[in-house]
Amino acid sequence: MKNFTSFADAGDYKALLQQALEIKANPFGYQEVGRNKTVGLIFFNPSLRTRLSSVKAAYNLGAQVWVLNAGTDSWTLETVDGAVMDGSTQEHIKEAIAVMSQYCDVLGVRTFPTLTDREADYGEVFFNKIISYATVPVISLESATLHPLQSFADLLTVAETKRTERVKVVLTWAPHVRALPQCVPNSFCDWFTDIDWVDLVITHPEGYELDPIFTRGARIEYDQHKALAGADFVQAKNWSSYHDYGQVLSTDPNWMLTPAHMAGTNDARFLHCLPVRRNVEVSDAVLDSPNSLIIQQAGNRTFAMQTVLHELLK
Ligand SMILES: NCCC[C@H](NC(=O)CCC(=O)O)C(=O)O
Ligand SMILES: NC(=O)OP(=O)(O)O
Repeated sequence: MKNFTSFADAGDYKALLQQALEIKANPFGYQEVGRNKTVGLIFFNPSLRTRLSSVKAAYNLGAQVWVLNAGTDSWTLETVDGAVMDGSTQEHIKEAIAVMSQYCDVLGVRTFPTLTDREADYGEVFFNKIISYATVPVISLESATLHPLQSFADLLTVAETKRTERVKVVLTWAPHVRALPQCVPNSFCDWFTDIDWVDLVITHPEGYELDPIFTRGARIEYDQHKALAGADFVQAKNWSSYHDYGQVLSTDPNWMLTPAHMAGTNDARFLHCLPVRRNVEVSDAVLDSPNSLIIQQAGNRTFAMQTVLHELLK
């Protein structure tokens, strides 16, 4: 593994998943790998889970860790090549990333999409620029189009809680008050379409089709109740339109996940990456039900990150 930005970077996912299960069972058993190593984390956007689980993962591995919130903790960073920096930006990422690379052995980076320039977002122009300026391996802490650590944690959660050999996993769109990135659903599809024991079904209102590069022929069912029938796992998430880029096409409250939606499933376990807008995306009754895995899922973020750090530092 050179960098960790997508399912493809995971390589042999079965081996990586096995490693994650072993690390979870023995979290402090790999501290030689992190000894005298430093993990750097830079956030261009807010975070709770990714930030804290990454710090915990580094500690578990015996590594040191620093965190920088770009712009608020540091100089305001310029990202445009060739910019005449006579405005509010004070330092170019070209120097900043190269300098930070000297202070760590692996660099985690969080960026979000513009949701206005699809070509730049889906070309991962900003993230790829960071990779090109970095002189250490780079881990995506969520980029413009993907959130691989989240999906790896989702896979770990499904793998450790599934009750049958094969499972039906449903990704359902949920309403929201803002236009959100497609990273989490793209990434969920990127990871779950190729798992041989998963039947993935995606459900959303028309117009919310994701980039087929990530859905790769997964079944799309526009009738949410039909999609949910017999599901073993349900992951809910809002996203804005990919085709009508960054637009909110629906706020239909009927898509909010409630016990009535869950009634047709196979007593499905419930997943959400968090943060979640309660009683907009998902009702309290689903989030707080015994079938809700959201806290365990967030807990697994530590082991996803620790496994990736282990791969890159060993
Ligand atoms: N990192 C996990 C999700 C991050 C982001 N959610 C958000 O921005 C929610 C913000 C709000 O609820 O206003 C997303 O959907 O990609
Ligand atoms: N799920 C997730 O990535 O959460 P944060 O945005 O809080 O890191």
